[in-house]
Amino acid sequence: MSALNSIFSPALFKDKNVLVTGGGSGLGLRAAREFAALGATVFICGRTQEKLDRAVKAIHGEGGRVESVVCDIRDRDAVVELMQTVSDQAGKLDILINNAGGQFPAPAETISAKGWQAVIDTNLTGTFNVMQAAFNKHFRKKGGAVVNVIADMWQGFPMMAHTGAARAAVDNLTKTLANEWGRHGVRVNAVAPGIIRTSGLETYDPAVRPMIEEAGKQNQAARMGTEAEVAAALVFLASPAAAYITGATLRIDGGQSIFHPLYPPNGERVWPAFDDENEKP
Ligand SMILES: CCCCCCCCC/C=C/C(=O)SCCNC(=O)CCNC(=O)[C@H](O)C(C)(C)COP(=O)(O)OP(=O)(O)OC[C@H]1O[C@@H](n2cnc3c(N)ncnc32)[C@H](O)[C@@H]1OP(=O)(O)O
Ligand SMILES: NC(=O)C1=CN([C@@H]2O[C@H](COP(=O)(O)OP(=O)(O)OC[C@H]3O[C@@H](n4cnc5c(N)ncnc54)[C@H](OP(=O)(O)O)[C@@H]3O)[C@@H](O)[C@H]2O)C=CC1
Repeated sequence: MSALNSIFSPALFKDKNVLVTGGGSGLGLRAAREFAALGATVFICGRTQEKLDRAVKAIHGEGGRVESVVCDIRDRDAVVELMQTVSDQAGKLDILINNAGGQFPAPAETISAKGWQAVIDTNLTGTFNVMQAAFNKHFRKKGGAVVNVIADMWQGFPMMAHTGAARAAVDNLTKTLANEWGRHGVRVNAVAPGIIRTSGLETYDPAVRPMIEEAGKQNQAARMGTEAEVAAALVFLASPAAAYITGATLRIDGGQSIFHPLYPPNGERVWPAFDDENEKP
């Protein structure tokens, strides 16, 4: 388990049950591995059985407890069934990581009605479906913690109009449900990853990859983020260390969302430096 080199206490999630949607790959898999390594029983879901099987094998190989359920989060009935399965197998759910999602890069004027609908259904409606079902089945009586994975869309999201709109909606939903469900002991937060090197990026058309590589350097770290860096934030927000945090969105983007052209990374400033006395004009 120490292979993950976690900074968190090894028994942080002992006796806790965690659902990670989209836990079969990428960020979701990394998060599932982290929670399992920290003592949780983890449920992962996704649309593809083989992906889930591989993830289960990996987590078992690290000594973790994990179950998988095939479920498309767009299907409300399937999501309600998923919550019932968690109840049957583990009794309760403590933490929900709403990570499942995705989109395809395309100029707005080319997005078909079906393509728009698929992305909105996945990232907005699917995320809501899971939160609502988790609350009704589990969290209403015993409380819980939700962390939604959104995206860095505050400067607009060129080539990603559908997902930008959906993620902005989930940012708002995070605040709304943090208010509505606070009295039930439910905290609702979100993380907004910048550009993270995951298997998910490999699903994109090779033609847009150079653009993504370039965009991935437009932050103060001058590199893409890692799955581990996002998973650490998910673990923190789900943990008791964040007991006084709700309705918040944490940007994990190396400063991409505040990127300023006059202050690029690596000190390549476009005007003279003022930090050296001798350089003052
Ligand atoms: C670069 C600059 C950024 C630079 C910035 C880049 C920042 C990257 C940050 C984010 C990174 C990530 O999220 S990485 C994570 C990526 N992972 C994923 O996206 C995986 C999950 N995604 C998906 O499953 C799909 O993309 C999604 C559409 C959401 C799922 O829907 P479905 O399963 O229903 O999909 P399908 O049936 O295949 O397609 C439904 C319709 O969607 C449309 N559609 C689907 N794929 C399409 C495509 N490649 N191009 C056009 N249109 C497409 C078509 O209209 C389809 O209808 P028909 O034509 O009639 O069939
Ligand atoms: N990588 C990045 O730079 C960024 C990623 N994100 C978001 O982070 C999340 C994880 O992405 P990442 O790990 O990069 O990519 P992945 O494609 O590896 O992860 C997405 C996961 O979600 C699952 N999924 C997709 N649609 C559904 C659905 N309708 N129902 C159930 N499961 C679904 C997929 O499994 P399956 O296909 O088997 O269903 C997959 O396991 C996504 O929401 C993504 O958009 C946000 C910002 C940046």
